[in-house]
Amino acid sequence: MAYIILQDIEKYYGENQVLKKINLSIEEGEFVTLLGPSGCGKSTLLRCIAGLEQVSSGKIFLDGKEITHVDPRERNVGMIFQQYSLFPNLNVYKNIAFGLKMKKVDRDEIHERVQNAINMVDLKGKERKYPYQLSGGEQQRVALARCIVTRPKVLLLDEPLSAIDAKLRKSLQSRIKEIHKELGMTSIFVTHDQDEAMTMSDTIYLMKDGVIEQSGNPFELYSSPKSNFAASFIGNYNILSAKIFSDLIGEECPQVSNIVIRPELIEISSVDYEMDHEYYYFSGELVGILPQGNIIRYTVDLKEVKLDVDILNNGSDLYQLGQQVFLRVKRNSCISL
Ligand SMILES: Nc1ncnc2c1ncn2[C@@H]1O[C@H](COP(=O)(O)OP(=O)(O)OP(=O)(O)O)[C@@H](O)[C@H]1O
Repeated sequence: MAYIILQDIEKYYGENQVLKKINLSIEEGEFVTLLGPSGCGKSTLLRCIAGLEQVSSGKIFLDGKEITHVDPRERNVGMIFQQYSLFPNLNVYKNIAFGLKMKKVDRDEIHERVQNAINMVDLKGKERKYPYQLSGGEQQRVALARCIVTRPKVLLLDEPLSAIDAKLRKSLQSRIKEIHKELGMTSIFVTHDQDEAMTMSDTIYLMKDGVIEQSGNPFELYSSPKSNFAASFIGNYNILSAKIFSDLIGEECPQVSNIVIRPELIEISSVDYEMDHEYYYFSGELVGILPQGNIIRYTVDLKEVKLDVDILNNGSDLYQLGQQVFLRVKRNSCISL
C-alpha cells in the first residue's frame, strides 16, 4: 500500500470547484512535486493534505490510516511556506526550539535536536541572530530547521524558494533534497517552475484547472508530453497544427491534431543540409535571437509558423537577424498528439 493516498479529492470554495476528483498515491521516501500554473489548485491540495483546509469530498490516507478529518497537529506533517513566517521576537535557536518546547520535550533533547537541525541547514554561528538580521535564504533555512526538528513523517513545501534569488535557490534546492534523503522523509513540493520540478522530483504531478493532467518521472514528462498543455508547460515545445506541419513537409500527416517538437532537437545552419531520409527540412528567416544563459534561443519564421530553436551558447554570434537559415529535425523527434 502506498504511504500517502488521495482518493477522489474534491474541493469547492462556494460555487468554485478548485480540485476535481484528484487521485494519487505517493510511496514512502518519495520526493513528489505538484507543478502547474498559478491558480491550478496546487497549494489548495497541499493544504488539504496538511489539514489546513477541509476537503469537500474524498479521502486522504497516511501510512495506512485515514486522516481526512484528523486535526492538523495530529497528522505528523510539517509544512514550509513561501513566506518564512518566523517569530520575529525569537532568535534563530528559539525559533527552531519552539515546536519542541510546545511538545514539552526534555531540555537536553531539545538542545541536541536543535543543534543537529542547525548543522543540517548550515546555520552554525547564527543561533543568536533575530529574523530581521538574516537574509531571505537564511530565514528560509530557519523555517526548514524549525520544521525538520519535530521529525514529521511528511514534509510539505509550498513554493519555499520563490522569493529567493536564482543562485541561492539552486543551492537550497540541493540542500532540501539532501535533507529529504538524510531523514528519509516523504516530501511534497509545490512549484510553478518547471526547471525546479525537474531538478528535485522523483515524480511530477502536472496540474491544470484542478485536475492532474499528467504524472511521471521528470524524464517521462519532458520527453513524452500527452497534451498540448504538458508540451507547452514542460520543455517549451513548438506546437504545430497537423495541417501546417503537412504543408511544411509536403507530406500527408497522420490523423492527429498537433505535432510538437522540442526546440533543442532542431538543428540550424546557414548553409542548406544534404538530404537524408531520417530528417525533415525547413528554411526561413531568422527573426529572434534570445540568449538564455547556457543556451541561445533562435526564432525562425517559416511563413506558416515560427519555430524556436535552442542551441548551446558557445559565446559567439553565429547568425544575424534577417538572414536565411536552414533547419532540420529527425522525423522521430516530432511527437504526434
Ligand atoms: N480561501 C480561499 N477562498 C476562496 N477561493 C480560494 C481560496 N484559496 C484559494 N482559492 C482559489 O482556488 C484556486 C486555486 O488556488 P491555489 O492557491 O490552490 O492555486 P495555486 O495553483 O497554488 O496557485 P499559485 O501558484 O498562484 O499559488 C484559485 O482560483 C484561488 O483563487
